[in-house]
Amino acid sequence: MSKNKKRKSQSTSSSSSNKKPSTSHSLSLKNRTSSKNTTGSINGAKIRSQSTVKRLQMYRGGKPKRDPSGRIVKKALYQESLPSGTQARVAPNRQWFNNSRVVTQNALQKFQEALSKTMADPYQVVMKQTQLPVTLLNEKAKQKRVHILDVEPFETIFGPKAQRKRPSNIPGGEDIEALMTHVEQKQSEYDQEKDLDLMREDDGVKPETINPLFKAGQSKRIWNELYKVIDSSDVVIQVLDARNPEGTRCRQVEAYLKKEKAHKQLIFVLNKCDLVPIWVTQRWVAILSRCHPTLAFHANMTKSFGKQALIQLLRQFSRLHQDKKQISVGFIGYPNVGKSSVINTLRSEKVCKVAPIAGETKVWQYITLMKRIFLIDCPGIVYPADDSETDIVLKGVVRIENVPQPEQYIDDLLKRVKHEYILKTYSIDEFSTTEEFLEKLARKMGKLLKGAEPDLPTVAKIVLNDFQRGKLPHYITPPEDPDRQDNDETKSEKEPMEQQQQEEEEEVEENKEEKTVKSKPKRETNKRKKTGSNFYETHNAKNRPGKRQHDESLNGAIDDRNGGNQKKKMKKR
Ligand SMILES: Nc1nc2c(ncn2[C@@H]2O[C@H](COP(=O)(O)OP(=O)(O)OP(=O)(O)O)[C@@H](O)[C@H]2O)c(=O)[nH]1
Repeated sequence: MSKNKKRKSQSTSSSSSNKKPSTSHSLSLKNRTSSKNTTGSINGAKIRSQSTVKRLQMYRGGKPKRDPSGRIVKKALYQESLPSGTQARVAPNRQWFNNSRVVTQNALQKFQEALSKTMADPYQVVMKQTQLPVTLLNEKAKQKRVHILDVEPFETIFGPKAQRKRPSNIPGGEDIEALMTHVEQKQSEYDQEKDLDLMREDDGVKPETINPLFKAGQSKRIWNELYKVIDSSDVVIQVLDARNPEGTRCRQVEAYLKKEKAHKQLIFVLNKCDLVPIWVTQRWVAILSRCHPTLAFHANMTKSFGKQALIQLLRQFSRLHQDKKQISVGFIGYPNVGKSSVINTLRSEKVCKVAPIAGETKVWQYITLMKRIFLIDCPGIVYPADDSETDIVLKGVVRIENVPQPEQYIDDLLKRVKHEYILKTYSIDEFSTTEEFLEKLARKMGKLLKGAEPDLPTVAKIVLNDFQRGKLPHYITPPEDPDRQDNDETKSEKEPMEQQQQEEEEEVEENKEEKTVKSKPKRETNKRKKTGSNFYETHNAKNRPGKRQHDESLNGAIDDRNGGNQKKKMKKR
């Protein structure tokens, strides 16, 4: 006999000799302790508790036995325990609702109002939108359309038994005759010409094809770059040209951000404010601040303005997004408004390529400003609008060297710049027509062709470049701001030309003083570094009362509108 067989026979003989009574069957309920925790014992061996046995019995006898016709032959273990006719019912338990909140209708309404107000306010930020029941907000919008038929049947509203009042604002009145006269009148007013542009006979004349040059900043590639920048940014900064903020604004992108990316904050930076009088900047800041936080800025590596305010604002945003490792700030805007220059100014070093011609930035690029703040430069974008070719050229969207027949834009340019500034800038005599102006200038500059003919296209390009680069002072006058009482009080009559001249004079002085600053003991310069103020600010504060006034008044405008409010309002919600 093999060892295994021997062992088997031994075990069977021992089990038959120690055969437990039926009461000690492992699934018998006799002699079981009722409590789950206290385990009983038989002959020193641990035995299952009553509840464990019941559970096991339930597993075993969970299904009834049926005959081939499907009739129950043996009921499932607990099948009989319910009196016939009663249904099994699960008792309701409050704990099922542990994860949901119950609010009253009034509280919900209050919440909806408060949240929609906050979301509409550009100075407030709603954090963690995904964790808020923001969809509840849309309930209101959903209910704007009256779902009459959801509430009442068709017959009571429109049928012969309708109980509702008829609308009284039917054009022409309620009776059919009045309605007919109304229709006839409308028909006579109808202007067929209006619809002709939709279907026109081919007369052989085709509309002029637009020179692709004037579609700069509108290509699919550039828009793809823009969307990449928007998608990766937490804060979007739209850089505007202080000379023409409305013209360099991209309202479509703003609307897109508001609708699709409401959780991203949008800020305006009014750049090149050194090229316009102070009151113009102040007024634009006040006007634009109503839509979004607006900062005045002058991008310059050595003599910047608004740098500290912008850095401070970005710091506030980074504090708002504490949960993120870092925040990204995207710079968008028209070509040539100075996006790259603003980034360079913030970094105080040349990290982005800057050029006085449009379209210098080709692809987006990441720049580290601080450990937790990244900046993203974006190529200049232009939304297809009704702008004429002249508008496009004068806004600086295209490169002047590629513009065909540049003389044709000079007429409009001369309308936008004060006559005396033209004479002063080019030191030429009085002129009456555009051609005369170009001829005089060509002779003055020595731009002549064969036979001493003036080279008008070259001179026109020079003038256009001067206009774009701010050598010829010009700006769009901001509309009156009804909110501000001090429009005229703060209005500085100084025009940019005078301002420039004064600055030039001051620069000479500044250079003199700079030398003295350099020769000062090292400790003082270090101190300045520590406090974060650059030479421009320190110098202004001490020595340039006029400039200081400029800075303070602007800061005041910004603080009133942005700084103060932002500090108060940008709290975690
Ligand atoms: N006067 C003045 N000029 C500025 C200022 N900021 C930028 N510029 C000039 O504007 C021109 C365009 O600046 P960029 O920084 O290249 O402009 P951009 O928006 O990056 O241009 P794209 O590459 O076309 O997108 C340069 O010649 C800058 O020197 C400013 O605050 N004041």
